[in-house]
Amino acid sequence: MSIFVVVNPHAGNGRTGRRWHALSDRIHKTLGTFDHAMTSAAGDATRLVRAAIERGATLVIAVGGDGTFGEAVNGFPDANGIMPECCAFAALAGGTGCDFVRSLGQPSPDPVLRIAESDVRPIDLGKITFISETGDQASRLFINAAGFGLSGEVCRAVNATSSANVLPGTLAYFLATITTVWRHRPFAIRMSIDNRPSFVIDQSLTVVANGRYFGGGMHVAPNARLDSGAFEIMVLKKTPKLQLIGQLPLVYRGAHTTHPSIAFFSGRRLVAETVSESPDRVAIDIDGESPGHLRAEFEILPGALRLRQ
Ligand SMILES: Nc1ncnc2c1ncn2[C@@H]1O[C@H](COP(=O)(O)OP(=O)(O)OP(=O)(O)O)[C@@H](O)[C@H]1O
Repeated sequence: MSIFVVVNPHAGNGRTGRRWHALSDRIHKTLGTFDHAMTSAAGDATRLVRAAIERGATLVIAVGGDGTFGEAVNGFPDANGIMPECCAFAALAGGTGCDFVRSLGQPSPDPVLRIAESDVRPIDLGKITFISETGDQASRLFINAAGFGLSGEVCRAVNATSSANVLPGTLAYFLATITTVWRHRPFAIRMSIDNRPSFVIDQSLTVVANGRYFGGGMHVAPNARLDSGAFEIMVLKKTPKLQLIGQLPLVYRGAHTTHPSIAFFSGRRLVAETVSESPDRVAIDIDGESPGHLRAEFEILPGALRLRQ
């Protein structure tokens, strides 16, 4: 096995970097020799992973948060979008939110040992095409969840403040959600799911879930499965602000599913666009980062990633 480890020392606001020495010892003792590289800026993980796969890596381990995992997975396809047949992926959590690892379930006291002992299994990836901050069309793979609206605004708030330096991830996301809700204005979105007739829905947020958790521990899509071949799409309809904040605790427990302001859909492809009376820009979010806005198209890639975990 040829192992490449990509480490985002900044993830979890520096916690990953501070723990790297001990973790690298553990990886060495459990999995043997490995090659590694540290990221120094956004986009590095994609570039480093692509180069490692071209050199023949058969296992890529990403160490960091959901943003790092997402970036690493974007290094898997070649220039033609073909995924490598013999390279597997594993994730070691060190980020602020760490929702992908939560979505995997089965927490282990020794995640490195788990990687060593587990079989490889295929999981789905999402692909999103969206409008980037420069106004160009861009596209990216995502591993855990993408979405738009309030969740995009919350990602921007969490990533722009220093609260996550001192607060646990769940609390940082919770506080950012509360403050963002006060500024937020709902919008009308035309949604087309698979080949069904499109519809317009007044809403505050849509989550396109591959994994079950997002937003730093919200059990937002309890029925989502990483290997189901479909997204679980959760829509939070237009709701008064105080009621919205009051409902937040329900989402952490996954107890919001039957609430009248929530709608669920299942689908393999979603196209979402603002209708004319909405504000121009609705922020999107991709694995905890917010690099652009609607219009966006979300597509499931069944079994695209070979996961070792
Ligand atoms: N050395 C670095 N310094 C600053 N930022 C970096 C560095 N390396 C990568 N990044 C950027 O940091 C972003 C955030 O990383 P990541 O999502 O892994 O951690 P997090 O935000 O703490 O965790 P989570 O997404 O689980 O909440 C990544 O999208 C990446 O672009």
